[in-house]
Amino acid sequence: MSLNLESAVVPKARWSAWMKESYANRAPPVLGTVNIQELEDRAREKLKNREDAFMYVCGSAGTNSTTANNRNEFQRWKIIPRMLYDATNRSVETTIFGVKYSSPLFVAPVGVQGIVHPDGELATAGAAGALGVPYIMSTASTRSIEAVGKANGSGPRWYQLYWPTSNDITISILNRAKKSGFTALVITLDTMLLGWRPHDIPTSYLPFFHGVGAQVGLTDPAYMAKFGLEPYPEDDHPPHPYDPVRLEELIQRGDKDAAQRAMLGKNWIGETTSGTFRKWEELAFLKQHWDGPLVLKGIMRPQDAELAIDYGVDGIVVSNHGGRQVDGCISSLYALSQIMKSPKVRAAQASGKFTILFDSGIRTGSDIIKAVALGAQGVLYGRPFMYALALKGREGVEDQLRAILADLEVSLGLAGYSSLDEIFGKADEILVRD
Ligand SMILES: Cc1cc2nc3c(=O)[nH]c(=O)nc-3n(C[C@H](O)[C@H](O)[C@H](O)COP(=O)(O)O)c2cc1C
Ligand SMILES: O=C(O)C(=O)c1ccccc1
Repeated sequence: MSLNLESAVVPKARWSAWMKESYANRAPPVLGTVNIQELEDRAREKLKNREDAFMYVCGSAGTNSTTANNRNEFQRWKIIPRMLYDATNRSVETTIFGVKYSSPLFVAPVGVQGIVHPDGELATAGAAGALGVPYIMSTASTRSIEAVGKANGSGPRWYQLYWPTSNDITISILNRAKKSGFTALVITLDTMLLGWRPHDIPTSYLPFFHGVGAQVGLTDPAYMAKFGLEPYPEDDHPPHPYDPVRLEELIQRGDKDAAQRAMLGKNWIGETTSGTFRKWEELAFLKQHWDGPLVLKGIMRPQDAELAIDYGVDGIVVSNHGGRQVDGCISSLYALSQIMKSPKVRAAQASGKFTILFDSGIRTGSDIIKAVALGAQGVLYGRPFMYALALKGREGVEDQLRAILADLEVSLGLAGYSSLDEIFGKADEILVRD
């Protein structure tokens, strides 16, 4: 038998190819690490002159207890591998709303990406698009809907709505998202107020107040009409997202555009995340103005998941917003396990009419396996991609997404499974909790 060196490095499965190539070519990942703690430490170091921006991303509500709970619950659940099952040809493909994706991973809607890297959302949407990982765009983006849609190219994309107080602005945003190729709408329910975040209070750091994270508003005709202004062009972005002090200086010096951006930014937070508490009945309005699937993000209780079914929405994201909203909250993974105990939820999911996604605390491939075994069809990934963005822009994000997906595919195979279908909803067989 001849030794075929070529085949030793040619992968059978798609995502782990990245790892094998990296070994074969002795080329470390562009981030220099696949270790999440190291990634966070390096991002902190890189942003050392912008501790406020780093803390905005990394930080959580109150005493960080919810974020700690999120991780603890993942530690408590453990995978039990099985042996002598063929997992040579592995796939982590997943079908959601009738679309087949090459993995269950989504880029979570994370606002103000421009505070960690000047390319902001263009870099992350570009990276996700290149890999076919669905990108969920935040209403608090530092780039317009149109610009993010273009950067994402032919990649799959969903739009996350912070529900504006004014209906005409909501309708305008939904129309723009449809036109720019966003296919599903994610309505975030847990941020009718921003959480109590002690680390941001001494520095009074809130990006919106510096005109940062309001590009969806600044480029929106309905929002700008309220001030008798024309919308900014679709490629607009905050001129100094790294340096809010500079904006203040410009305002002091009488710079009209700077003053206008600050004013529009402050009003945008009022329009989107400042105190409008909605009710279940009001979802009908969004259904009326959106053609595609509607997903509620921030569901933590079985009763709320059941109400979501009653109100005819297409799916939920079980999430506590990465622990950034309610301190002392149950972990998101525990919430998922409880929600999946509801016979009504299980029946709706099995019928294909109700999709269950998950986020808050996903860091590794094993975490994805645990969430899928507990009943999640897809998972959203938050802070880690922001650290990768801070370090290396688009290239860094691509690297980081590939890394977690390679980890998933390898860990799935080693656990004795070749597809996610084999583990989906099978927590009783595959996992144990202590
Ligand atoms: C800096 C930052 C900004 C966020 N902005 C939004 C947002 O605009 N809309 C939203 O629905 N969720 C937002 N989230 C929450 C994420 O979508 C997601 O729920 C959370 O980050 C998942 O937890 P993880 O960071 O532990 O992965 C944000 C999270 C972070 C860290
Ligand atoms: O900080 C957040 O968690 C968040 O959701 C948000 C909300 C408004 C603007 C930027 C981020």
